[in-house]
Amino acid sequence: MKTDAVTPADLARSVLSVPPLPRGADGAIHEGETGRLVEWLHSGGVTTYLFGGNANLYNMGTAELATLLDVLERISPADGWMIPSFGADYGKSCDQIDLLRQRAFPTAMLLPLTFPATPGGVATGIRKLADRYGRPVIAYLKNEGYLEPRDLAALLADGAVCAVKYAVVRKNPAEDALLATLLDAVGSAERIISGIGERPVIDHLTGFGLNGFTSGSVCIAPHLSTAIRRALAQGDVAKAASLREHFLPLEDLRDRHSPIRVLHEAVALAGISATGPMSPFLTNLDDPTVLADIRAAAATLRAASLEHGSATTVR
Ligand SMILES: N[C@@H](CC=O)C(=O)O
Repeated sequence: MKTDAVTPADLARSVLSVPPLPRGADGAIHEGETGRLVEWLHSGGVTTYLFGGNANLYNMGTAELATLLDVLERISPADGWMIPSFGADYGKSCDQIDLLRQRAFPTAMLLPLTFPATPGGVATGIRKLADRYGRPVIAYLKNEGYLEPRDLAALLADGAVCAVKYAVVRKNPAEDALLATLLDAVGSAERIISGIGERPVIDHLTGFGLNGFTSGSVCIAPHLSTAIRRALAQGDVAKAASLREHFLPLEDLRDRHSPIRVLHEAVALAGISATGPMSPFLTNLDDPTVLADIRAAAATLRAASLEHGSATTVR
């Protein structure tokens, strides 16, 4: 498991998968099924595993985070980079950082709290948390007005932040004044990653030069998502665009019915890992028509990934 400091090369090495968190019927974290999911991702060339929003860590208490950290340490592949998340509120963040400080993970991501928070307050909070941790954290910019670009630039320059997950959704991701301002303020894209899955990845990586991308649907199709990453690294935008087409039916369902909840069911319905019950404050989707659509889209996507994986070398 990676324990050394985060470099820009780490951000580009693998798609940063953002998996759901499998739980047993009793609601407890299921180590075996979480391990199966990580193994599936690894078989498709994915070595970075960011447990955050899709794992519903917003709603995870500090005691259960300790259990999750134990599980992640045990199931990590030797070449794996496990990234836990913490937060979203400041008080819980302090308690969770105290726990993380005792472990070897090189960083953790602060989940964004949009209310009650001000941009200056978030910047001060991140600085204090990184100081308390003794390590840099990953900042997650999901909404306009959460953090000012100049504050983020200062946090990066001072080593309080080692990477920014940029995830502000735009109708046209090629036009993004905030992202342009952020890049101007930081002066480099090497520590900024695209944080919204496959849909905006071409604009973010080729247009803005971001250094990697996160994805939830990579959990269904790791070989294909890895192939997109490699195509973009080689400048083959046409190939990346054609590979991305495979993801759109499932992404459309995620956008329509909730990205987190659809992904949770898709991983189970595709036979990858039994994700089980979602923890409160979320609930599993239960509309049979929606579940049938998710099953069909996930099965098609998984089959395309396997087919691609058997026809190519994934690394
Ligand atoms: N939210 C995106 C990327 C992960 O953070 C997804 O789930 O695909």
